[in-house]
Amino acid sequence: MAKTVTAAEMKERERAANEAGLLYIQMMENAGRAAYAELKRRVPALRRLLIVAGKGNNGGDGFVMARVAAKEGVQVRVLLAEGEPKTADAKTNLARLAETAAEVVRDTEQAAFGADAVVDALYGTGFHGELRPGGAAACALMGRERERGAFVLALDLPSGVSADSGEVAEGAVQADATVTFDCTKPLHFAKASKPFCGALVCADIGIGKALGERET
Ligand SMILES: NC(=O)C1=CN([C@@H]2O[C@H](COP(=O)(O)OP(=O)(O)OC[C@H]3O[C@@H](n4cnc5c(N)ncnc54)[C@H](O)[C@@H]3O)[C@@H](O)[C@H]2O)[C@@H](O)CC1
Ligand SMILES: [K+]
Repeated sequence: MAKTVTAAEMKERERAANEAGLLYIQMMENAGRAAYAELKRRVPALRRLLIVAGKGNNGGDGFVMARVAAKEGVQVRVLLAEGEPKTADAKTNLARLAETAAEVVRDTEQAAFGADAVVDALYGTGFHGELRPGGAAACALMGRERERGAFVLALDLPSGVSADSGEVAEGAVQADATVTFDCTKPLHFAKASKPFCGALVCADIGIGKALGERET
């Protein structure tokens, strides 16, 4: 069983792993690849994939997934729901999408394209409080896509949920599955937020090994 840590404890594990030589950008690569492998297990006939990305590192994980999927021949559309990414590693991974046929769009209302699966890469552990109008619109889009039959996979946690308190903002994403990274977070087990996660998977992204922890 993976252990459960707060958002601050997770940040500290990432910092220590980075210092030990597992660079942040490699952790993001491992996270995106692990999430894509899980998505393929759940949606084996994946042909069209919509990635809804925010401006932080959760979005960066989504850009890695977009690249890997597009290179496998999946038709990929990436929605920059909050405009251009703000973190260095997310920027790098958005730039790398130019290597692929993935399409990047900026208008939430124009993003739907009949995807088989939607990846919620809007907010991860950095989210607190209530959804603002742009975030709420992106969450509503994911809700409509799920109603239509698309499989919704959340990265780390469903957007609109606060990692430590498990508080669920109005309009938060309902996921079919959530892939979290390295350790689970309190929201995955809190009474109010657990139902929003769907099936929970905790993916190894190399941090335990980098920190010299015994493998379980
Ligand atoms: N730090 C790392 O090296 C790694 C981080 N990873 C991913 O990065 C995520 C954390 O990334 P970040 O800390 O960049 O943040 P997030 O990508 O979780 O959040 C995005 C942004 O939302 C903003 N925000 C907070 N509350 C908001 C609200 N109510 N309305 C609108 N915006 C709001 C935050 O200021 C932040 O800039 C993790 O959940 C995980 O998915 C993974 O890539 C693994 C490695
Ligand atoms: K998310």
